[in-house]
Parts: sequence; C-alpha cells; structure tokens
Amino acid sequence: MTTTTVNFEQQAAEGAVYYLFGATGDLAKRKLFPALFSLYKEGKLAENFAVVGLARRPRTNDQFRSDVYESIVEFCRYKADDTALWNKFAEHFVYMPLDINNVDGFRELNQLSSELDKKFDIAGNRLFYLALAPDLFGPVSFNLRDGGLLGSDGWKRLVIEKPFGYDLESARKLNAQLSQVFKEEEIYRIDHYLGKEMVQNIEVVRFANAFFEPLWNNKHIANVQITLSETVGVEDRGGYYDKSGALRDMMQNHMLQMLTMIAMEPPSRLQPEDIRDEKVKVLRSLRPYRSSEEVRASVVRAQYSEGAASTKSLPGYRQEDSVNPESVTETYFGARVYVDNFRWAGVPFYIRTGKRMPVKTTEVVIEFKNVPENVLFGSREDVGPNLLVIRVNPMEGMYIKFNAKRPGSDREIQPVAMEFCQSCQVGINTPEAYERLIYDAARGDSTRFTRWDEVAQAWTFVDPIAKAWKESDSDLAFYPAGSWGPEPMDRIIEEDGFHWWPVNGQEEDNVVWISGSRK
Ligand SMILES: NC(=O)C1=CN([C@@H]2O[C@H](COP(=O)(O)OP(=O)(O)OC[C@H]3O[C@@H](n4cnc5c(N)ncnc54)[C@H](OP(=O)(O)O)[C@@H]3O)[C@@H](O)[C@H]2O)C=CC1
Ligand SMILES: O=C1O[C@H](COP(=O)(O)O)[C@@H](O)[C@H](O)[C@H]1O
Repeated sequence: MTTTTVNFEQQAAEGAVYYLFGATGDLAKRKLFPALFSLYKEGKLAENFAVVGLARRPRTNDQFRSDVYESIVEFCRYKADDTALWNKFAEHFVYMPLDINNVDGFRELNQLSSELDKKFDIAGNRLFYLALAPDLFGPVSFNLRDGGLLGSDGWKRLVIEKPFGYDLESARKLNAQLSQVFKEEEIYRIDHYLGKEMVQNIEVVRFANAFFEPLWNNKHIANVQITLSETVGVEDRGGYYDKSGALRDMMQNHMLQMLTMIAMEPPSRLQPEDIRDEKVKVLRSLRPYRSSEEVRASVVRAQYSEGAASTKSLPGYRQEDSVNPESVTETYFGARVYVDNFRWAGVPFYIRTGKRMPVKTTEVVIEFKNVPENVLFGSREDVGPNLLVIRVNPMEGMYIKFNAKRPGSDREIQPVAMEFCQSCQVGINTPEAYERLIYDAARGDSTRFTRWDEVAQAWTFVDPIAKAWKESDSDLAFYPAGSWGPEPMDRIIEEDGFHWWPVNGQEEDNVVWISGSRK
C-alpha cells in the first residue's frame, strides 16, 4: 500500500473541479452545498475551483445556483452580509444533466471539464463526489474512465457515500469494480462520524492527557457505553432503510468506527495510514459471534411501534411510507461487544442505536473501576464510579464525574461533574462533519475516511449477526416510538452488574455540575 504523507499545515485546498453526482438529492441540499459554502467563506477553497452539479433532472445553471442558494440559506450559517461572497461563490457553479448510464454524456462532461480548467486556472485536479445510490458507484467509475475524465494531468479522487455494500460479498464486488478504475489511495469512503469534532477529539483526549492515557485499559476501565439515539423515524428514506436496518445503516459503520477510535493503540505517527492500521487491528480483535445462540445472548434487535413524543402521536415503523407493512427490519440495534486484545480483554463495550428514541444524542461513556481495595470508602453505597463522558452530537463537549465531600457535611459524598462544553463556546456543529471531510479529501488527507480493509473487517464482524437473524425473527422485539428501546438490552447490561448511564439532558438529580458555560 502506498504511504501518503500529508502536510497538515496546508490551508487552502489545491484548485480542482468538484463533480457532484446526485446534485438534486437530499444529501447535496442538506450537507454538501452548505459545506462547500462554509469552506469558501473560510478561505479553504481558494478561487481556482469549479463545481459541476450532475443528475438526470433538467436544470439550467441559474436554476441550479438558485437551488444551491436556498440550501445554504436554510442549512448554513448564512448572514445578510454574505451576499457579495455568495455572488462570487455562485460563479463557480455549473449544472449538466447526465444519466449515469450514458457514456456519451461523460464525454461531454470531459469537454466541459477542459473548459472549466481553463476558465478557473485549474491544473486538471478532479474530485468526484458520488452522492448516489450505491448500485451506481460501479457504473459511474467505469464511465468516468471510458468518458476520458481520468486523462487530465492533475490528481483524481473518488469520494463515495455509505453504505459500502450490503454484506462482505457485495462490498468485495463493489471494491473490485472501483479498483479497476481507481487506486486505493484515490478512494475516499465517507463515514461522516469521522468528520465530527468530538470523534476526532477522542485521540487528543486519550493521547495528550496524563490523566487518561495510563488508565485507558482493562485494569482501570469497567465498561464502555456508546449510545447513538435519534428522535427521527425513517422519514422519506423508507425504501432504502427497509433493506438496510440499523445494523447496516449505523452499526457496521458509525458505531464500529467510534469504537475503534476509543479502543485503538496509539499510532506511531499521526499520519493517515498509521492511524488506519491501528483502527483495523481493533476490528480484527472484535470477538466474533460464532453461533445464533451467541448472537441472541449478546445482541438485541427491535422495531418501533406506534407511540408518542410530547403530545404528538407517532406511527409505528410498519406504517411508514415505502416500508413493508410486515417488515421485520430493525430500527434499534444493541449489543455487548468484546475487543479481545491485551488492552481490552474482559471489558464489555455496550452499543446501542435506534430511531424514534426520546432524545437525539450521541455519547460515549467510559466507566472506570472503583478505587482498588478502598478500605475507607469502598463499601459505601454513595461512592459511584468515575465517568468520562464524551458528547459527540448535537451537544459537543465532555465531562468527568467524580466523588467529593458534600460541603458542610461530615463525610457525606456527592457526585460532581466537571464539564467542558465545546458547543457552548464555539456553537453547535462547528465545523460541520461534511465540511471537514470535503476539505480533507481536497487536501489528500484520508485519515478520516475508511480504508478497504476496515470496511471488509467491519462486514466480517456484522455478517454473522445478519445471518443469525435470517434464520428466525422470533427475537425481534418492539418498543413504542419515543421510548428508550427494548427491555432485553437492559437485561444484557444488568447481567454484567452495570446499567446504562443517563445521556443528554437526563443526568442524575444528585450530581453537582461545575461548568461556567452550562445552562
Ligand atoms: N440523505 C442523507 O442524510 C444521507 C445520505 N447518504 C448517502 O448518500 C447517497 C445519496 O443519498 P440522498 O441524497 O439521500 O439520495 P436522494 O435519493 O435524495 O438523491 C439521489 C440523487 O441521485 C440522482 N440519480 C439517481 N439516479 C440517477 C441516474 N441514473 N443518473 C444520474 N443521477 C441519478 C438523483 O437525481 P435525479 O433523479 O435528478 O437523477 C438524485 O440527485 C446515498 O448513498 C445515501 O445512502 C449517507 C448518509 C446520510
Ligand atoms: O448515516 C446516517 O446517519 C444519520 C445520523 O447522523 P447524525 O450525524 O445526524 O447523527 C442517520 O439518521 C441515517 O439513518 C444514517 O444513514
């Protein structure tokens, strides 16, 4: 594998043509246009770039620019005095109707690209962003090659959205198709959780703090809890989601990627390949579920039924648009996972993700073991474990929970939480994950993208779960929309003598918070 050394000091990305396949879609509207505008505003795109919007729908350049404008006004930090900037930005945008299956259209696109290179003084650098259904990734790659788009002088990069396959076999096929056209180091597989500020912060918290680094192992950590709860249902993505479910939509990628960031060994250098080497070792160390019984003992799947949030009643999953009324697709996934290596042997990682839960939050809780042989306080019930809680989304920050003496009491103990609230200081979602990832791809920094062996290894872990589920759906549980998910997952964690720590907005009453910037 080629090793790329990245110059992290570089500010503006090198000039390039950005090809946005799927330019009329939801992701482009909600994430990609706003991210590009923010990058431009921050001076990270320089002036020599062009964006070509591509999809089948007919659109003039002006119509397309007006779509982009609406999107950034709705989803970006757009201010009235951004107007002059917008006008300059918009000049870089063009639209070309193109059906992915039409190779002649790609030849025309190549012609347009040469014109854009000349107009904006671009040295042939090309970034192809595929915001498309995954079955189109292969055909686009072939047509990019056959249409002549890979023949220019500069670099070529392919950025692809998830999901990368449906299982290991289909992922392998897809990878084989892409590999016929692009080298591994030219392929940027997006997992937008890796673009989130607090996920990136995990390595800093771990490796830059004498507080934590020596404690980060099975001698001191009792368990790790990762929660990714969403209040939304499947919205208008029922067609996709019903075939995917929480296992493939969230667990195979975002959840496992977060787990690798928590569990990986320190890389020898902070360079893309070194970090990814360590992450893949964690994935290889995951203890596989070897039978359906093992899956059932440690994995829970569930689907939301009718329920309510505040006073609003909510439909069950089977009543959602484009969902099979007898669907057995899981909208909740929970599991107890072990990383069988020297650092983590015996430490359970509890993972849960679900749609239509009471709050939108992503949090990682590291629960430490109690002080060993604590003869003075060990037997007292009011001594709780220390926690490090990393808030990933939508609130960003972290806190530590520890024990202190209640002021004025004899030796009464109270839990205290000391918090660093990043979003209180710099605003929520700053910078947005997609902004960071597009910028990284444009600079050639692949650290926050998933390498093929990571994807393959993640499927290797996930496939036996899907296989066990296929045998029978008798273990599918149900939870009312707006609730915290099914009871069996609580049972698994209680079996080990632990419980879920409250997440976002649901802290225990008796905790004293120390935070200048909170509430
Ligand atoms: N939306 C989201 O929040 C997220 C999406 N993703 C991933 O991003 C990708 C895109 O998702 P999303 O934007 O939601 O999907 P949409 O269905 O909203 O958009 C799909 C886009 O593909 C275009 N398209 C479809 N068929 C063709 C074709 N034959 N030729 C050319 N263009 C075509 C459509 O345009 P037209 O009909 O005009 O051709 C449209 O612009 C998917 O892989 C998804 O899994 C990942 C994470 C989150
Ligand atoms: O990739 C996906 O992620 C979103 C959740 O992302 P977040 O950044 O809002 O936490 C999820 O809703 C979607 O189903 C999934 O495809």
